[in-house]
Amino acid sequence: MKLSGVELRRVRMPLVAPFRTSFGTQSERELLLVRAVTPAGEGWGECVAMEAPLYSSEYNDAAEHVLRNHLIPALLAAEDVTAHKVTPLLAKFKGQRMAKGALEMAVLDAELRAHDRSFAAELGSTRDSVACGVSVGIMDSIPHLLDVVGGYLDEGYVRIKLKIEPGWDVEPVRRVRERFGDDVLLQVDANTAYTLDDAPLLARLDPFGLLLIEQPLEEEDVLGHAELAKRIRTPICLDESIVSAKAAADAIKLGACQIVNIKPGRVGGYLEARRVHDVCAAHGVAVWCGGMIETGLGRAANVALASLPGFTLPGDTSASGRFYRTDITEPFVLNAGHLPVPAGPGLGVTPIPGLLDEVTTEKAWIGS
Ligand SMILES: CSCC[C@@H](NC(=O)CCC(=O)O)C(=O)O
Ligand SMILES: [Mg+2]
Repeated sequence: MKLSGVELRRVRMPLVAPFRTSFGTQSERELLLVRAVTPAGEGWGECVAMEAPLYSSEYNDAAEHVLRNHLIPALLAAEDVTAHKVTPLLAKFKGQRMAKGALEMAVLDAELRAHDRSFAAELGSTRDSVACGVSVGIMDSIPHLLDVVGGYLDEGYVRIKLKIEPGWDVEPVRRVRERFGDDVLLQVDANTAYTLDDAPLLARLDPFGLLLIEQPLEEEDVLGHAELAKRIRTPICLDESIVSAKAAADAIKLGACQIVNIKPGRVGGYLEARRVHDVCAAHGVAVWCGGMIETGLGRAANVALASLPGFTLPGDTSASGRFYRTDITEPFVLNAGHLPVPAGPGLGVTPIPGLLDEVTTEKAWIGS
């Protein structure tokens, strides 16, 4: 099917509270939305890049530029664009996985809506709801952290993830364990903040029965993670390092990770995310769905992905209210620690026009 055109929207949404990680603090989420228009209908995609290249090398201005000047023109020139053809059609362009993933997501949404088929059905969902974890930022004090964690547990979240960095690691974990006990599912995420020299420090987390430690070392340091895995007992989960199904297979074979955080935008789209799931399943490696502070559009697709059989650990698929007072779609609301898997065609949700316009800062149409 010929692609008629693509609308790019830059949106800016305030967060309910500042979110601090080892690479910075953000109080709002600026992101790029993609609306693909085809003769059969339209679909939505969400680019998960951040405002600056702090989580990974991609960032919004670059994603917008590469979409406008390279990726969208390549699809407009193609005679037949289907979701499964997007990656091959864009393969000549190096990297740009988040930008490519947003475009593929929009084409996939358009295609599935036209066929009255849900993301969940297309991806291979086996559940109609998913257990949800929540990501807790670095706080200004331990008492504040304990209040926030207690609040999320009261809301019903089934797993707590604490952001850590040198100087905020063993003590917060110890105090959360002390206050909430050993049965709470607890994990940490370093966002590459440590080096192999920190192995003795990271080994001090071993007594706390963490589910995993996420991405302690640099994205490229796969062998470093394999060495670290020999020096600590806590299972290592990779996030930033896993940019494709091949990267996942290599990391697993090298012993660099025992668990994988799957983020569709980081690997170039939901179809590659399913391939990462399949590779991990083939190696007996558990996966869970990571988050990039998505709007209800990306959240809907992530919840669908998280309902595949290999997603055996609670993901960062929290409710809309974790980050946003008002989402641009009907909000995702936690029910007994779970979110329902959208069953409608495509994403199963669409932006609410008035709410979307309120947070839109720029709009551009590329196409006929
Ligand atoms: C701005 S933080 C984005 C990356 C981070 N994501 C989260 O901590 C979860 C955020 C969410 O729940 O969407 C991660 O490295 O896993
Ligand atoms: Mg992470």
